[in-house]
Amino acid sequence: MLVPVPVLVVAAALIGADGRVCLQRRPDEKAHGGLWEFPGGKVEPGESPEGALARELAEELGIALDLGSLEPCGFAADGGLVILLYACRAWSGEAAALEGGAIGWFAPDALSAQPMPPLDYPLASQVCRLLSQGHI
Ligand SMILES: Nc1nc2c([nH]c(=O)n2[C@@H]2O[C@H](COP(=O)(O)OP(=O)(O)OP(=O)(O)O)[C@@H](O)[C@H]2O)c(=O)[nH]1
Repeated sequence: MLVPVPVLVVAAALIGADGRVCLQRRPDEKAHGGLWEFPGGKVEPGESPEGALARELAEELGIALDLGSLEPCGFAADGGLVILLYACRAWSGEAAALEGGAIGWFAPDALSAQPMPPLDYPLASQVCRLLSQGHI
């Protein structure tokens, strides 16, 4: 059976100097409104995943990622969506919620206590595990 090509989404687990991780709360009026997720968005035609991530984080948070510091961290998928998650410890600028919503910085083991879209729970567990193992 043929199925539609899934939408590709890229997202970042930004890890601050104090070890906390950034989540972004989606504006209420959007799909998944009010839920916390990793900043990022859809890869547009002609973009690389890393290029799309850099664009999204510049637009949403006003920061410039150091692309060399991105670590592939995990993926999650359902029928229509594939999310690639990268860990990142290096960027310039101060992250702020520029497109509505809010951002918060959470201890790794508190990430999955936030209300999230379903695909984000396994991603948050993966971030937590890789951080505890010193891999990211
Ligand atoms: N950035 C991001 N998106 C996620 C995560 N988890 C998850 O289910 N998504 C979903 O993946 C899609 C990301 O697309 P987007 O952020 O570019 O879409 P949007 O609805 O804000 O904007 P749009 O107006 O371009 O459609 C959204 O449906 C979002 O809820 C996540 O951790 N990070």
